[in-house]
Amino acid sequence: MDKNFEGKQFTGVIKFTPPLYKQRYEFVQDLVRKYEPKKVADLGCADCTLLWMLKFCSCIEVLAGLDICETVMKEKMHRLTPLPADYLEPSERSLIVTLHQGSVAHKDPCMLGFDLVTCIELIEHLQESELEKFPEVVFGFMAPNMVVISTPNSEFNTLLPGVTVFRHPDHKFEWDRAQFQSWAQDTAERYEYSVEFTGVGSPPTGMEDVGFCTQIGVFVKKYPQTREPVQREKPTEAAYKTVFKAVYPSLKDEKYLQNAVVSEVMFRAQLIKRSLLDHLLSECEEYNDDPTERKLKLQCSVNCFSEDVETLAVEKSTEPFVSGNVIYIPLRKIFSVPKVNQLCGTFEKFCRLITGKVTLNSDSSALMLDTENEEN
Ligand SMILES: C[S@@+](CC[C@H](N)C(=O)[O-])C[C@H]1O[C@@H](n2cnc3c(N)ncnc32)[C@H](O)[C@@H]1O
Ligand SMILES: [Mg+2]
Repeated sequence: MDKNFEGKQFTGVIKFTPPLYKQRYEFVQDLVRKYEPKKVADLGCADCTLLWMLKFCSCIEVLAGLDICETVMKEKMHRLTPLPADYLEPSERSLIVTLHQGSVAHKDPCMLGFDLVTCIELIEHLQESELEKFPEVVFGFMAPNMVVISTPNSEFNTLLPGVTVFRHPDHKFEWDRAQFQSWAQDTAERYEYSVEFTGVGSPPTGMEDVGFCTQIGVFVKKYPQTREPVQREKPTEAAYKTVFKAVYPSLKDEKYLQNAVVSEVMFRAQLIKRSLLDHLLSECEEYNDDPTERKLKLQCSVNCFSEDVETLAVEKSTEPFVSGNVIYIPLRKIFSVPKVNQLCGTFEKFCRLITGKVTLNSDSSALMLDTENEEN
């Protein structure tokens, strides 16, 4: 892979900082931050480094990679697997990452519905027959709102020592700016996109005429559809092989939301219980130094409500209280905790999520906790 290079020209050493491949990835990352696409596909994703960087962009909910070479994709694809921290604290957003083995010369329905498609240093690796099919697959079939294509600018090659024909032995061609721009303009016109040109890897002072080392075309669909496009010649048969799929834990998934809510509720309930018992204990301590007697006093204090007034007490009070060996914490009290409130949205949803997961009193208005082992 032609990731980074350092070259010498007659006036000195060309060293890109950050390395050129990083500048390309950062260019894409900046675009993502600016336009906030939800679904991004990287074609010719190789070892998935760009996909790995993009998974940290919180706007993205679907990430897909495609490469003709399964081996290169598998090299580091473990980096796309959710981490233990993702399970411990599931994120608000949902994220699904998939990797497919296949060619950009073939259409597959799994590539439909994307907002942004990136093709970084891909097209110069395509055979002539593949390059011919590429525009119809990407712009005609996938038809995302935005496409980014980067490729070497051959005019820069004179500044790169040792480059006689192409920068990389697998390159099938390298275009100068006029060639790339002419191909890109034709493609954009045919599929109703506009295109703007830029690049990364600035030339040294005094050599600005050669342009950027990497030339980039950013294509934007002229008439973005607000609803599903009319199905014209959309194959339903898969042409790619899915080699990886990761569904990240998300609070949008009720299972993870319920876990998060119940953990937060139990944590808050324990804090409330602790503070209530501490309060009762401190009252007992005021009168007595003897631990055995203190325990008895506490027993007496916690019995301050009889069982039959329990329901009435919960209804009237939003404050926790003790009856017998049980602490009652009104659900309204727990729901008023900002994090619980924010996770659940409504009191009804909160009740639904905790029902069956925590112990509630007979009319489900309060959470019940045992005072056992807490007397001391
Ligand atoms: C130079 S690498 C670029 C990798 C990556 N995009 C980056 O910028 O680091 C080109 C990649 O395109 C892949 N490729 C070549 N022909 C392809 C095709 N027809 N369909 C899909 N991927 C292809 C190669 O396997 C290789 O991983
Ligand atoms: Mg290349």
